[in-house]
Amino acid sequence: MAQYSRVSGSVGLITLQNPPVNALSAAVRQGIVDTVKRALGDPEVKAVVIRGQNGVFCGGADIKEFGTNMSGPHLVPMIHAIEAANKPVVAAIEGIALGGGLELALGCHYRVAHSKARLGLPEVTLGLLPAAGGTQRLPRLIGVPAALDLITKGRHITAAEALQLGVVDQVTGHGTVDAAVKFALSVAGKPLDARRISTYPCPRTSDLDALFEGVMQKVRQSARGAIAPIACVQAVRAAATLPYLQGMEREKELMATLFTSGQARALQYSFFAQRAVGRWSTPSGARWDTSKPRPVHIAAVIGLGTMGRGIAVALAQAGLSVIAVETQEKQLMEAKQAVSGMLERGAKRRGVAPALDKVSYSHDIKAVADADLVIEAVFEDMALKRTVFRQLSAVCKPGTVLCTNTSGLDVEHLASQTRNPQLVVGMHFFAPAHVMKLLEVVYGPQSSPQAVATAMQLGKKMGKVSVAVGNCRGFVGNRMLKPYLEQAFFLLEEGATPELVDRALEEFGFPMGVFKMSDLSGLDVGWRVRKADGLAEPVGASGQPARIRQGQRYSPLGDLLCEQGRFGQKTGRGWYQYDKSGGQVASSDPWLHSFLEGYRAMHGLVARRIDLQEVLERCLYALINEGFRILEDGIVAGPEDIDIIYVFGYGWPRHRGGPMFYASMVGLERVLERLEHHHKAHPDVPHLQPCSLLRRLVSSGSPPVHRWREVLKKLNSQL
Ligand SMILES: CC/C=C\C/C=C/C(=O)SCCNC(=O)CCNC(=O)[C@H](O)C(C)(C)COP(=O)(O)OP(=O)(O)OC[C@H]1O[C@@H](n2cnc3c(N)ncnc32)[C@H](O)[C@@H]1OP(=O)(O)O
Repeated sequence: MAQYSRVSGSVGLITLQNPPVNALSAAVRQGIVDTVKRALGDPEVKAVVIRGQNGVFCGGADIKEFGTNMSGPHLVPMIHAIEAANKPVVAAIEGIALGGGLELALGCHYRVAHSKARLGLPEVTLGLLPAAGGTQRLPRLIGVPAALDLITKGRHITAAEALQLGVVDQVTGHGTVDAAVKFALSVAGKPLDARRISTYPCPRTSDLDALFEGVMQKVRQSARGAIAPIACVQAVRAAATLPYLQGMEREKELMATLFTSGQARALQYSFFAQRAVGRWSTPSGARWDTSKPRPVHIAAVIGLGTMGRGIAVALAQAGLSVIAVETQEKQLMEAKQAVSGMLERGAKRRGVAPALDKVSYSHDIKAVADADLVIEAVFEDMALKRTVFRQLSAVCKPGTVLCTNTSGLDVEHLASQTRNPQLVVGMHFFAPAHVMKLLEVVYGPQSSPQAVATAMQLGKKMGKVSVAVGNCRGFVGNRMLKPYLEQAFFLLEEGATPELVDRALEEFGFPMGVFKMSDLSGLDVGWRVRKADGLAEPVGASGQPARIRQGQRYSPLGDLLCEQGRFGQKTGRGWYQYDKSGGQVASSDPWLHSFLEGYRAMHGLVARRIDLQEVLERCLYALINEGFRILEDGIVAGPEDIDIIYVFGYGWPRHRGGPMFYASMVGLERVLERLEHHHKAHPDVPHLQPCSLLRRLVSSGSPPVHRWREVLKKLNSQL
C-alpha cells in the first residue's frame, strides 16, 4: 500500500507501507501508481516526496512474490511515469534503498538521503539483474565503471559514498523527510528536463571494449558458473552502446533468461534459508523466540593456536572484553603479537581504531574466573579438552557458559566433565575464525535453552551465520564431508587422478576441488583424527587387509602420503606439488601418479576410465545421502540448516543453493536411482546405500525442498 497526504501546503507526500522493508508488492506498486496520479492531478501540489514507512525507504521488489503470478502494475512503466512527471518528485531515503527501491529512487528527479542510509542494487545476489531500469539509469548517472562495480557485486554503499558517486543529491543527518520536503519546495517550478536520467547520454569512457572485456574476464573468474553477474555486464554494455529504449529491451531480455533460471531459484532459496536458520529450535523445545540469552560482556578463549587467535579477534571486533589464555609463555607472546596484528589490519581495512585494549592475555586459566562465556580452542584431543573442561568448571563463576570449538568431538562427553552440563555447548568456528561467516552451535541433550540462545546471539554479534545443530560425530558439515572425501579416495583407487576429481568439482562451482582443499588445510589434520579413531594404522599392523578397516572398505591413500611427510602446501608436497614449502600454486606431480599406479598394482586394482559425471555423482550424492541421514536423525531442524552450512562453510556454490536444494532440483528419484546404481557397484561402501528418509520422500511424491520440514514431521509421526 501507499498512503497519501499533503504537507507544507503544496507538497504531496507518498508513504510506502509494507513492513518490515516496504518491499514493492503488487499492493505497494498499485498504491504508488494511484498516489502519484493523485498528486500530479492536484493543482495545489507543486512537488512530490516519496518516502517509506518506519524509517525504511524500500527493500526492492517483493522477493516473496517471485514465482507467483505477479499481478499489479509493472515496475518499469510505474517508474517511467514518475520520471516523466511535470512536477519534481524527490525520494526521501532513510534506512535502505535497495534493488527496485533504488531503481524507484533513480526514476525520481532528486534524491535526499539520511547519512545512515544504505543504497545498492543487490539483485545479482538473488540471481537477477536490476531490471526496472537500474542497469540503464545508473551508468548514465555515475558512469560505466562505477555502475559495473555496484551492479555486478551487488554491494551496499553508504550515503556518503552515494553522494560522492552522484547517486544522491543531498545527505542529511537529521529529519530526512523534512529535508526532502524543503528540497522539493526549493525546486518546484524549475525545469525538469535535465533531471530525467533516462535522457542522459552514457558518460564516455575511453576504450569501452577493453573495459568490458576486462570486467567480463574478472566476473567470469569470480562467478564460478553463476550467470547473473555476466548478464549484469551485458546489460550495462547495452546502456553504454545503445539508446535508452533499446537498452531497456536488452535489460528485459536478459532478465527473462535469469528470472526463471534454476540459479535465481537457488539464490532466492538461499536468501530465505539464511533467515530461516535464525529462527532455530531444538528437539527439547528451545526456540529462538522464547529462549532468553545470558548477557555476555566478558568472553575468554583458551588456547591461542590458529583457531583461538581468530576467535579472540572476532570477539574483540564485536566489542567484547576478551581474556586470551595460553599456558606456554612463548606461544602466549607469539599469539599476542599475531592477534594485535590481525586487529590492526582489520581496523585499517574498516577505517576504525583497533580494539587492542579489548584483549588481555594470561598464561593462567584462573584468569577466566569472571568471564560470562569461555570458548575452549585447544588442540583437537579429547583427553586434553576433558582436562580443560574440568579446570573451567572449577574456576569459572556460576552461570558461565562453557563452549568448545571442537570440529566434531562429543560435546556431551565434555559437558559431563563439568558441574553444570546444561551450560555447555559447542561453538564450531571455521578457519580463519575472524573471517569465515559460518558458526555451528552444537547443543547436547542437556544443553539449556539459555546456553544455546547465548551462543547463537554471540554468533550474531560477531556477524556470523549461526546454525544450531545437534551433537553427533562431525556435527553437520564434517559428518557430511567424510563420505565425500571417502568417495574421492576410492575414485583414485579405481583409476581417477586428483586433477580429474578436482576438475569435476571446480567445474561444478566449488572454489577448490577436494584434493587442492586437502593440501591447503593440511593432510596431517585428517590423519591425526583417523589415527585417534584407530583407522590410520600402518598397513598390516591391524592384522586386516590394507583396504578394510573396522569391517568396511577403507582407503589408506591419505595415510600413506602422510607417512611420506607429504602434508600438502605446508611441506610443498601433497596430492600436488608446490614450488616451495608453503607455496600455493599447485601443479601436477608425476611422483603421485606413479605412486597411485604402484598402489593399484600392489592391491590388484585395474584402473578404469572415470568421467566427470561419475566423480560428481559419487562425491556429491554420498554427501547428500549423509545429509538425509542427518535430517532423519533430527540433528537439524530442516534442510535449510544443512544448505546454509555448506554454502557458508564448505564452498558449496551459492547459485546451486546447497546440497539438499541441489538434490531437490536434480530430482529425488534421480538421486535415489544413482545411489542405488553406485551402491550396487560398490556394495562394500555403506555411505552409498540410500538413506531410508530419501526413499520415504520419494515414496511421498518427492516434495520440493521447502516442504520437507512439514513432510518430515508427518513421516515421523507415522513411525
Ligand atoms: C520483477 C523484478 C523487476 C525488477 C528488478 C528488481 C528486483 C529487486 O528489487 S530484487 C530485491 C532486491 N532487494 C534485496 O535484495 C534486498 C533483500 N533484503 C535484504 O538484503 C535485507 O533483508 C535487508 C538489508 C533489507 C534488511 O536486513 P535485516 O534488517 O537484517 O532484516 P532481514 O534480512 O531479516 O529481513 C527482515 C524481513 O524482511 C524480509 N525481506 C527483506 N527484503 C525483502 C524483499 N525485498 N522482499 C520480501 N521480503 C523481504 C526478510 O525475508 C525478512 O522476513 P522473514 O524473516 O519473514 O524472512
